[in-house]
Amino acid sequence: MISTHADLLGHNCHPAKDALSADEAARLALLLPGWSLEDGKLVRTFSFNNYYRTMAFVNALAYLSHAEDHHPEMTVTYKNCIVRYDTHSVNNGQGGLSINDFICAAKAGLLFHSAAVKQ
Ligand SMILES: C[C@H](O)[C@H](O)[C@H]1CNC2=NC(N)=NC(=O)C2=N1
Repeated sequence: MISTHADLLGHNCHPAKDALSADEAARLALLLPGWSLEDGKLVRTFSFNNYYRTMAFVNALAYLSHAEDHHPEMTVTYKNCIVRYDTHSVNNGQGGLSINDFICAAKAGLLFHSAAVKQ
């Protein structure tokens, strides 16, 4: 049972077949400040001072995505990176939310907060 943010950070992604119920997704979203459920995806906008810092985050998140084999949609602008997580493989391939989305969202937030220089 995952009940804290630290629990999410302590997990890794595994190939997902099971979608989360709406209630379970809403409960887990409460563990992730800054993230919200929008159109069936877990979404957060990360903001930066300039394009270089935005792109550094994008690259760090790409590294995490490869390591976890779970890949968000990223919309990149000069000072923002909108990150959207969902899982294609659940609901018989129709897509939905899995625990992997919440694990990666927690780790993406940690990447953002680990910057020594303020964004
Ligand atoms: C086998 C491997 O786990 C799958 O192909 C992964 C790769 N990355 C993925 N990323 C996302 N966001 N959803 C997926 O369902 C997904 N599937």
